[in-house]
Amino acid sequence: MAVCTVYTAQTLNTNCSISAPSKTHLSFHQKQLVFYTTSKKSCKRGSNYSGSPCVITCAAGDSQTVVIGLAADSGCGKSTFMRRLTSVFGGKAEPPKGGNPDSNTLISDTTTVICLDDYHSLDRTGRKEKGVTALDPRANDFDLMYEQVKAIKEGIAVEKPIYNHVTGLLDPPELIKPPKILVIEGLHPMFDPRVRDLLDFSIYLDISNEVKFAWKIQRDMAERGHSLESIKASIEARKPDFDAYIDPQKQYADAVIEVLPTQLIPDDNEGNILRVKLIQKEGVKYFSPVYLFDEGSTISWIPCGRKLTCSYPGIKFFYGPDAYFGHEVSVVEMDGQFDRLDELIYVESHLSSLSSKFYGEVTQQMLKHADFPGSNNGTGLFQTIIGLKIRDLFEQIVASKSGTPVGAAKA
Ligand SMILES: Nc1ncnc2c1ncn2[C@@H]1O[C@H](COP(=O)(O)OP(=O)(O)OP(=O)(O)O)[C@@H](O)[C@H]1O
Ligand SMILES: O=C(CO)[C@H](O)[C@H](O)COP(=O)(O)O
Repeated sequence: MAVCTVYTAQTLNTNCSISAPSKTHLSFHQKQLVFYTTSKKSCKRGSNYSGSPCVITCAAGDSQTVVIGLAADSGCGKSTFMRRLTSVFGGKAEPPKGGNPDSNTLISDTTTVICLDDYHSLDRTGRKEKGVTALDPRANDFDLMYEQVKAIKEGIAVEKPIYNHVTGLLDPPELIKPPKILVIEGLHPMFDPRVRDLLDFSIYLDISNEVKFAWKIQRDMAERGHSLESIKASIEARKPDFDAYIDPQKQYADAVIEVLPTQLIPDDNEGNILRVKLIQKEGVKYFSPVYLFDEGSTISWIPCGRKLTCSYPGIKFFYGPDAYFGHEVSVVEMDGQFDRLDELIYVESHLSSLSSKFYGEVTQQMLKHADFPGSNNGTGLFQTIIGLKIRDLFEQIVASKSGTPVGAAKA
């Protein structure tokens, strides 16, 4: 069955039926657009028309969209992660063609990444007037977020609002057609239980305050000309709401990438060398955690030596089981950074359950994006691995629906 798009004035696709009036018309219309009957098979949108409200029922598309949630505070590496993820699927991610130049959406052959900032219900002035931050649930429309993500997952296109970060205003909506993989990234993908239930896999980027501060300085001071004081003030102003509404979402994530200062240099406060933990929930459907050497064991490993060049302070890996918010998890940890990225193949050869399609795929991906932030440390390594895991999960879900076995040769 074809996918129906029901948000523009149009003659409806034959897979859609309409009737009017009714109280139960598709609720995801209500906030944005109201449809009115003009004839039995056609609807026009707008509030001036005197006809009756429509109920539009559409058959779902053939293949269901796989939905991935990526949560993190602003400036914590979501865009970088997204670039690594879309690269695993090949093709280039670009804003919708011919659309709003300030759109936050990125579309590639397989993936569509939408930014949940687009569900801000209060614009910049509105938040200022009400004295709330963008992290506060009162500044966001979770009903619309749920209804639209659900519609896309069911194969129905939606007209999603756009929050314009340049002007601070809510722009006219853009059409989002159901992709193979929808990534919802932003502050609150796991906040609302209804949205959370729609996720096939979820990731939380947990950047410690020290590291967040160092990255903010690097970007906002060096690249955007902000003062040290204003960066400190902005982090402090966001902190109560971050602690109340954003941080608690990590308990729901299937994978958490936690970024901490190194332990290899005592009392390091530079934030250049990082200790990165990949916390992987056990028992998640279509997801088998990556492990080092021997599954289920506890291992501490210093790979530096003949096969891996390390300058001070070196590199240390750890792998073992743990508990995280009451869940059984497997943790792989890397502290330190690579001197020579091509030698990563040595580390890759000791990691198992990578869901790579060929030996060396992780190293190849890392070398391909050597210029991305974090490519020489655990942030880039674990983001790349989670990218491969999402591809594997997607392929398994597709195979389970079509009844065919997954073709990928897994390393
Ligand atoms: N792994 C990393 N290592 C070092 N710096 C990083 C890393 N990831 C991100 N950064 C720094 O943080 C900045 C923000 O990264 P990115 O744009 O990916 O984050 P974001 O969460 O999408 O931000 P925003 O929500 O504000 O758009 C980068 O410009 C870089 O300075
Ligand atoms: O936390 C954020 C997510 O990116 C932003 O601060 C929020 O979306 C508000 O944006 P702006 O500062 O451009 O008004």
